[in-house]
Amino acid sequence: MYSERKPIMIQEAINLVLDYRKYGDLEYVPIEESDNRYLKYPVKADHDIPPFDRSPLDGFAIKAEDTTYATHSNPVELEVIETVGAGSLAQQVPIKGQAIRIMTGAKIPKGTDVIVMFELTREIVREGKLFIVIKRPFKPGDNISFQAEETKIGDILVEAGRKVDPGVKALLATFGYSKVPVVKQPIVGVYATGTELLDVNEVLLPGKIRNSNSYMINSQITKAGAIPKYYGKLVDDFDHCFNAISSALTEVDILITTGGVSVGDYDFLPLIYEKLGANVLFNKIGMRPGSITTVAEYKGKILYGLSGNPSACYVAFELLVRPWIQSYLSSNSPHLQMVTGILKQDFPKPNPFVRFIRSKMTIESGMIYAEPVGLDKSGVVTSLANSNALIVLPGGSRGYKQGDKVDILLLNGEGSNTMLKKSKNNLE
Ligand SMILES: Nc1nc2c(c(=O)[nH]1)N[C@H]1C(S)=C(S)[C@@H](COP(=O)(O)OP(=O)(O)OC[C@H]3O[C@@H](n4cnc5c(N)ncnc54)[C@H](O)[C@@H]3O)O[C@H]1N2
Ligand code: MOO
Ligand SMILES: [Mg+2]
Repeated sequence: MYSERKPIMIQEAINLVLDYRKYGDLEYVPIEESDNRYLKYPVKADHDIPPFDRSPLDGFAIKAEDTTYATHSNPVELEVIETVGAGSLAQQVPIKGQAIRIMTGAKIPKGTDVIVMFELTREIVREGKLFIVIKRPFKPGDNISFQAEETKIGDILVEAGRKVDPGVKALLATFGYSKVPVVKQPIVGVYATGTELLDVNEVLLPGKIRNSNSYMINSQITKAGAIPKYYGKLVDDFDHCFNAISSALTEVDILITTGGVSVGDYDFLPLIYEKLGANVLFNKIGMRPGSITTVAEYKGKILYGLSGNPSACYVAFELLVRPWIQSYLSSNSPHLQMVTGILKQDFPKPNPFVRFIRSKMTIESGMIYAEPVGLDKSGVVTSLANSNALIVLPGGSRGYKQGDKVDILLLNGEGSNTMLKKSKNNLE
């Protein structure tokens, strides 16, 4: 029996979902496996950088006082008594008039306080001994990288909640994190529902389509930082779906289904939530696409009933599932990043609800532009491959013109809560 659904605003839907956020436990992973994981603890300097005064150049370590009166016409000659490379320590302490040949990265030898690069010296041999000629004075400390000039022991260098990227990894290695404290990834279950669905390797048959949503969602889950647990597809049979979903729920942190969530005769998700005794948070959102998105909570676990329509499914994941996963991972920027840009072509369709349009964002002469790609219908799959952004057009009756300023959600960026708050009005 058809019963009317009351739409809520997308911002309210996001808040309701995040009321059930959880925070993942700590686990240690080898540094080699830490890429794209989220830090549970901050990265703290357990030693200074540089850890000792060192040479930033290939040259000679000398005493500044030996060069006080050095000029072009009155050069000073210093005897070279030793060579030291990075990783080795000088064995001798130069006395007045002596120098040590030194390579970039080597510890500054005792008794020296200046590095002179090779290019400013000339080497001569006198009575079997090697000397360098210097034609200008130097001050103590010239060309020395001092201990702790970059970072002091105890400094916090990267906050908890940051994703491990190549730069973070360099720090982890610098400070000896052979095991990295990261947030355990949530397990996100996925079921695709629909009697019309074929596997990816099956030949098309009349009335059937290939199941693209589960591949898309698994990929979105991985990109958001969680572990997908794909259970396969379900034909539209109530008991079959109910049993499969109830059993999967015991094995995952959250469960996503696609399809079967609208008002059709074979849309069983609403009845499944009812039979489970789940608490339905909402079953309609004032947005396009994805208006039919339904979210329920059962024993503290979120069940996402995403639309079977590919674009609706995609958009609802990015707006409602991604922030839950990212919050679980302690990310400081759980939402898609929002920027303001210029609409590149007219969008004359009026929008009763806020509209998220699959779009291509470009930066041209320092300005951000976005233009819709492909057909703007919720059942469309092809536009997804060419989108890197969603243009957000607020609900209202007017269409939009080329050149209008619009909010743009970046599908490959990470945004903070403040970004989302800024856009609050537009998401209504
Ligand atoms: N009378 C009404 N009909 C519909 C309404 C409505 O409000 N009143 N809402 C429409 C909207 S909006 C959407 S969105 C869809 C949502 O449908 P369901 O979530 O119930 O999904 P299905 O009916 O199972 O399938 C819809 C569509 O998507 C295709 N599909 C399903 N699963 C997959 C998959 N894994 N991969 C690719 N494509 C998939 C399916 O074949 C259908 O074409 O309902 C409208 N109807
Ligand atoms: O949920 Mo449907 O996608 O509104 O188009
Ligand atoms: Mg349906």
